[in-house]
Amino acid sequence: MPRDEDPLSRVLAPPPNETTDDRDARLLAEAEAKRISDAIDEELQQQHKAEKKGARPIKILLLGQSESGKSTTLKNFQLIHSQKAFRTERASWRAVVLLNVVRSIRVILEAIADVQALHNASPSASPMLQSRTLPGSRPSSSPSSPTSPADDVPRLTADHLKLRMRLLPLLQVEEVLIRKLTPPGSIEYEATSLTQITNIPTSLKEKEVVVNSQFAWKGLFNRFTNRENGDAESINWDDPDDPGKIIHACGEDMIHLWADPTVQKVLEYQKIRLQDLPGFFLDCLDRITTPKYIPTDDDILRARLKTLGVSEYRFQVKEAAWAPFFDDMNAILFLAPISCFDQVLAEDPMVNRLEDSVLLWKSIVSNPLLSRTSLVLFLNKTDILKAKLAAGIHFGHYIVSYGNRPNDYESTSSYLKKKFNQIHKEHSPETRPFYCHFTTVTDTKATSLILADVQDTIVRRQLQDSKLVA
Ligand SMILES: Nc1nc2c(ncn2[C@@H]2O[C@H](COP(=O)(O)OP(=O)(O)OP(=O)(O)O)[C@@H](O)[C@H]2O)c(=O)[nH]1
Ligand SMILES: [Mg+2]
Repeated sequence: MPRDEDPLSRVLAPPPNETTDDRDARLLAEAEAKRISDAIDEELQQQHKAEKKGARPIKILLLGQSESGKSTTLKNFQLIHSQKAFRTERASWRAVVLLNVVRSIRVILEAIADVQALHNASPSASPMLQSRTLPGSRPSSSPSSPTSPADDVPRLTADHLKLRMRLLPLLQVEEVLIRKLTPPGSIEYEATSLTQITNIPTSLKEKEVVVNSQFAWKGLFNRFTNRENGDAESINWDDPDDPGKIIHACGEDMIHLWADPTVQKVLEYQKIRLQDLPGFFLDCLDRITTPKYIPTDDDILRARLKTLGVSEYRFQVKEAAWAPFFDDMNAILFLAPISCFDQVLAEDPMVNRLEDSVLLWKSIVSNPLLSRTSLVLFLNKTDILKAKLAAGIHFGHYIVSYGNRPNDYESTSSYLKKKFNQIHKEHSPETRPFYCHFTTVTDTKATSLILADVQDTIVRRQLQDSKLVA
């Protein structure tokens, strides 16, 4: 092929009728491109050198279905290793807590409206009206018989309806917060705004607010702060757009709403247990609705914001000299929320959440590419499991293979541990140890001990693998 027909030379050759100015500009651009390319090479070389010296971090990949506790576990790691960074994000988490509160209130308001509609409808038509199931809540069989629909339906008074009207401004707060968390142009925004276009009221039934794990959403909330560090003094309390203002104004009403026995009956009737759902803060409204509320570490751990993308944690091994012996991906921390035995997937109401977790575990365990990766299993949300069993929800009712064994925490938890262990034993391509912990990752104290142990285990296992220790 003649030289001038070579596609590469053609692209690289200067344009045939180039002016002197064009030529200067081209040379300048080429020099700049070379400078950037050299800088990248330099950085890669530095990285390579650092890695050779043993500065390569250990990587832990966090896996598990949605709401299993991956982000919460990351927050625990952060709280242990970079407390300062964790605390500077308080202003951003404040917004998430407020969003969670408003969401819970919205669920209650919708439940009230549904029950009201049931009373207003004619008896023959009413059973159809309350077939609502929240993702995450128990699939409800129709609680009333078709012949007497309104008999056992809680009766609301005019005061309840007034209370509901007074709380409606909170829905605006929700919109403001969602808009802030998901700027236009991001996929997440499209997903959330769809409901506004179609005019269907947003609710738990629809999409959750999502942030990408790579996206620095916390930066969006600098507005609420005067200085870089988001500590208590740095929140701009005079910002007229601060959602805390309406939350404070509605504080008393929210507290009354949640404490109201009839409202509690309405929720019970609809089989909604808000206290078991993520982002539950209604039990501490008096604190959260104060004008200058700042979330505690605990609040931040309990705040719920869905993440899109990979959750990964990196840490530096203390004995840096060992580090070069570690593989690229060192461990997988798998979270199975064992409290979800009575829930279905948000994306597919036909699938039980616990079953989904078990299947996911099986696919990870049996993956030949991961046969030499350390797997650590967290059977998480043990506190919610205990609460559900105590509230009389029957494990065996949903997990049929459990039969009629005792409906207590000891039996159910050890049954589940055995199940996960059995899968691990039968489906691992090579034998490997089964590391399993019962966790409540919202409990930072207990979790910090477990995470220290996990890090130890991973490092030890890797060293054993590299035959560096016996
Ligand atoms: N009570 C209780 N709540 C928990 C526990 N673990 C996580 N949560 C809460 O459950 C919610 C979901 O946890 P996340 O860490 O956001 O779950 P995730 O796995 O990151 O979920 P995605 O981002 O959707 O994939 C949050 O509100 C947490 O505070 C637990 O052990 N007990
Ligand atoms: Mg997450």
